[in-house]
Amino acid sequence: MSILSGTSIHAQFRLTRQSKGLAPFELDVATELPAQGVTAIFGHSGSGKTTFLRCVAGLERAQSGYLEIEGQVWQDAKQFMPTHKRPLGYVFQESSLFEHLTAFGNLKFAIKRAEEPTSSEDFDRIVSLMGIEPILSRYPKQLSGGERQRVAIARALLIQPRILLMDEPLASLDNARKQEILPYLAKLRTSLDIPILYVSHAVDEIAQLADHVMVLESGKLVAQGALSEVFSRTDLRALSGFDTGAVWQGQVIEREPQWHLAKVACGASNLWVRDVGDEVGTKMRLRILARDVSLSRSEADESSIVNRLPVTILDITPDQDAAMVLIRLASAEQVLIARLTKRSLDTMQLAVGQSLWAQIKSVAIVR
Ligand SMILES: Nc1ncnc2c1ncn2[C@@H]1O[C@H](COP(=O)(O)OP(=O)(O)OP(=O)(O)O)[C@@H](O)[C@H]1O
Repeated sequence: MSILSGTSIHAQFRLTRQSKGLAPFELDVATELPAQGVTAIFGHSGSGKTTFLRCVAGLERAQSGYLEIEGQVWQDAKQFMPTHKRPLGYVFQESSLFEHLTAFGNLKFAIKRAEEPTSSEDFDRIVSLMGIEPILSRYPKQLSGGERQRVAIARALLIQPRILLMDEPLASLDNARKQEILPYLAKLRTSLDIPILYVSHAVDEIAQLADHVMVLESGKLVAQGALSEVFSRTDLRALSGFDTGAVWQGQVIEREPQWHLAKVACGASNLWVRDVGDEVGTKMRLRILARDVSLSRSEADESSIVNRLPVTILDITPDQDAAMVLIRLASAEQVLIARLTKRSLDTMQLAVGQSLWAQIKSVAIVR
């Protein structure tokens, strides 16, 4: 996919790190990213995600680097714009709020840093986007982890950045706090017109928030593309395992209140999901984990599973677990992944090109 020049982020960094007693690390990435929506930077621990983000921020200086954000060059062979001059917001794993200032005081501090004066409308919009009106007078120690992060995000936005960088903003939160803050992050995706680079190694977070994904392995870019495209691959080490699964985009087309079910059209395929109150017409993302997909030769009418789709085998890849395989399936124009035992593969004599029925045990709505 080629992105129009001036509306994208061009980043090229080569950085070698040699620390005493540690194996050397090299980041070697050259990429062009869309300057809109959320780009997730995904990979195992130590793959270089934070290093890449720090290079974008100018907190780390690559030995060789080029960075252009929507036509503005921040780094090339001749110049290196220092971090404080880069119009960016940075949200860290642990919110770095000033403890002696209230949430409001922390926000005011950011406003002073903004190049352009922040209008009261902008202030109100950001405060309301993050839902922090009721807590503005509190000090950081009086806030929960999730609330602190929401204030930290608001603070990052108030400097009116051209790009928002987030480094595992949910990593220090427990699951309940994480679930509480995720809807706010999802709102950011739809309400902001600046690009967000979002570092995470949590597949569920990325499935929910990202539009675009870049995958790093040992400092190298091994895959990049639209979320559903990258998540439909089975050849990426970072994505294979228990959480492997396709992400489909869909729209509610029917509801059956009696059974608490909603029918979601994903391209030419329809899936029944739990009705969580979304109106007909609501767009949503569905995550179909490979372990929830099984295969049969016939439609298996007697099965209790409501979601059955005709599919064709695209390819078969060994899983990290020696007993399992990952099978990519074409379902109309979309890709589904099934995780089966090698034994079933052998018993059913499955091969590329065969037509089968996929039975989907469970579909998660990730919105
Ligand atoms: N300050 C440092 N000094 C020496 N080595 C470092 C330093 N910071 C990171 N590294 C090493 O550089 C490599 C890349 O680290 P980086 O933090 O970018 O990875 P990551 O993908 O963000 O990992 P994680 O998910 O664990 O945060 C790792 O091997 C790490 O051990």
